[in-house]
Amino acid sequence: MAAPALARCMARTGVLPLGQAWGRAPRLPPSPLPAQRRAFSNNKVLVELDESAGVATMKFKSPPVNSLSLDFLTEFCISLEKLENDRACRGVILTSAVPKIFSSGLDITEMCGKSTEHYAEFWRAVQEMWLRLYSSNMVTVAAVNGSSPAGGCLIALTCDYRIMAENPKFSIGLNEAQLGIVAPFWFKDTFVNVVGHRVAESSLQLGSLHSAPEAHRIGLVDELVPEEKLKDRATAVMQQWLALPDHARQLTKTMMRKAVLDRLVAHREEDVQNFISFISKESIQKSLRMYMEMLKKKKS
Ligand SMILES: CCCCCCCCC/C=C/C(=O)SCCNC(=O)CCNC(=O)[C@H](O)C(C)(C)COP(=O)(O)OP(=O)(O)OC[C@H]1O[C@@H](n2cnc3c(N)ncnc32)[C@H](O)[C@@H]1OP(=O)(O)O
Repeated sequence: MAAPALARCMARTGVLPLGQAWGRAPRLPPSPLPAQRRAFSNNKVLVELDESAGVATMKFKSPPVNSLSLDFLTEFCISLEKLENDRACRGVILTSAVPKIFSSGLDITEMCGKSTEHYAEFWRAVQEMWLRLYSSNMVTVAAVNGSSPAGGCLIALTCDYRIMAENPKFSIGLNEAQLGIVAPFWFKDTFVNVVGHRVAESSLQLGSLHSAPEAHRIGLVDELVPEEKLKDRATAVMQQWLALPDHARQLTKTMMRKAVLDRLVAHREEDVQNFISFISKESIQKSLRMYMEMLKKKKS
């Protein structure tokens, strides 16, 4: 589906057509043409595609903190869809163009004082982002070059491989409990698939944000590298993953992730309704407002 039609569909329903995420043709190695770079950009996501390598870099550029607003999520899904349908692209590196922040997670203002319709549209966009990324046929590498709480951590967890800048000031984790909210089951499933049940259980209950070294120790990220080497290392890892035949890697990925993906697909509307009734509670709204105030006070 072309990007404008896709955008219209998302604007109307808040959802990308599901068929788009499943049963794609296997991607082929790029043709041996001269090296070519292409870039496309919308307001919040910049994409550069190196056709000779078959690798795109997707940079989040939504200052101050790359929060995952409805606009960001829509642009993210459209960009990913474009790459998914581009036979010249076999892998994507996700990183941030905002210094010190990978992503601050879901935009809290989208979950405060809005209508039921807005919550439904927002939550469908969050689901869509995860469904598309977790089921992507491309190799996905997160180059985590800054802090990455909650939804930001989810993006990294959803990739095939995570490399983080070894800056002890950067933290990552599913800290929802600290906000007085709960990570939904598919955030939890994705986390468990990366770090195992025991680590996920305590980390989720405590809403822990792990420093980069600790995140590496518990397996939340696969590697730490000095910040200036992050890009090169992500490129090297990508080459290593792309050296394998696509079909074998893709089928293996599907086998590993299918049960978790199917669970959300089967309960998608129920999950939207759960989100709406949870987030609409006055006590939850109060917790979120207090958290936002705390963020502002921290500044002054
Ligand atoms: C049953 C179950 C059903 C389901 C139940 C519901 C499930 C919901 C799941 C939720 C998932 C989430 O991702 S919830 C989101 C969790 N995210 C977080 O906790 C991150 C909070 N932010 C931070 O910790 C920090 O901002 C951090 C990212 C480290 C950057 O620190 P800095 O000092 O560089 O910047 P700050 O000064 O703090 O922030 C700059 C500005 O950005 C704003 N800002 C920061 N993070 C923001 C955010 N996520 N959304 C909106 N705005 C944000 C701040 O308020 C400031 O606004 P101004 O003062 O106006 O400039």
